[in-house]
Amino acid sequence: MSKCKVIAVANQKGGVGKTTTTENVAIGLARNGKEVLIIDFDPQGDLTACLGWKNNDALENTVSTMLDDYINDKDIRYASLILKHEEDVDVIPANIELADFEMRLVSVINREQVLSSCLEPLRNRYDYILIDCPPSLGMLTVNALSAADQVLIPVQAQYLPAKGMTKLLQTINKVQRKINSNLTIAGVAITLADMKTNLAKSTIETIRDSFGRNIRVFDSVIPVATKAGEASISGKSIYSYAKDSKVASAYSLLTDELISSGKPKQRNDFER
Ligand SMILES: Nc1ncnc2c1ncn2[C@@H]1O[C@H](COP(=O)(O)OP(=O)(O)OP(=O)(O)O)[C@@H](O)[C@H]1O
Ligand SMILES: [Mg+2]
Repeated sequence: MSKCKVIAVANQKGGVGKTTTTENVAIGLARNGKEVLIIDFDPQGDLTACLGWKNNDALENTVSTMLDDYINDKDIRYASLILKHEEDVDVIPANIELADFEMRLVSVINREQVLSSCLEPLRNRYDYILIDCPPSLGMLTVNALSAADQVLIPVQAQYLPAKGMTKLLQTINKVQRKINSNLTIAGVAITLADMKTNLAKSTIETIRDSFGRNIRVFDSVIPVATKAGEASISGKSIYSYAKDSKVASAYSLLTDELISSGKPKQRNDFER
């Protein structure tokens, strides 16, 4: 078995912090000495832009090239796809060309598993591969979940997410049953929390009460912070843009929690 952990960052609700979380957790893992690959799997190409490739429509080789090569039985030229970010992470970028992916898959056998097949040869090169999903539960997200060992779910602390979560958990469950029995939920990361408001406090409490029994809800809560958006615009992680900020500490703690979640639990019950 490979040591690599593939993590899909998914939530079909838009603007909950998927891309920002993918970027900062990935670079957080790299800062912990891990070999990390980030895959932008959203035709909006936000992650690619946040990492500094603003003019991503001009990129010749993207995740879309990789999928096309696989679909057309060509050799995938990984070396020409992978970009290097200055903060020690590798990136497979995306742009609008990914938008008609579903159409291109129509006649493909095992179309839910195209991404998974493309990533197989990369698993022995990295400790972690993070996939930033688009805000939908369509074929892109299903491909990401099929390729993943774990799913990380960012949930914003600004409204009650119960309804959207049910649909997401149903999709995860379906993928687990039919395609990828290996998939587990890494946990829920609470994002965009404005702790000055009662709404944020009560939403966080509700999330912990309603999901916490079955799903891990990470202790680290990502606060609303203008610096988070500014860091993305600057093409840097929050650690190099504003290393002493609360939001940098929160992402650093979330990264630690994610790393330790992979370790075997202590079996104190044996000692009783
Ligand atoms: N902690 C934060 N504080 C303030 N703004 C944030 C924070 N995290 C993210 N943002 C901003 O909120 C917006 C949405 O964040 P992001 O793009 O990460 O969400 P997303 O879930 O990836 O969105 P989409 O569904 O469109 O892909 C962006 O403008 C981002 O810069
Ligand atoms: Mg996004």
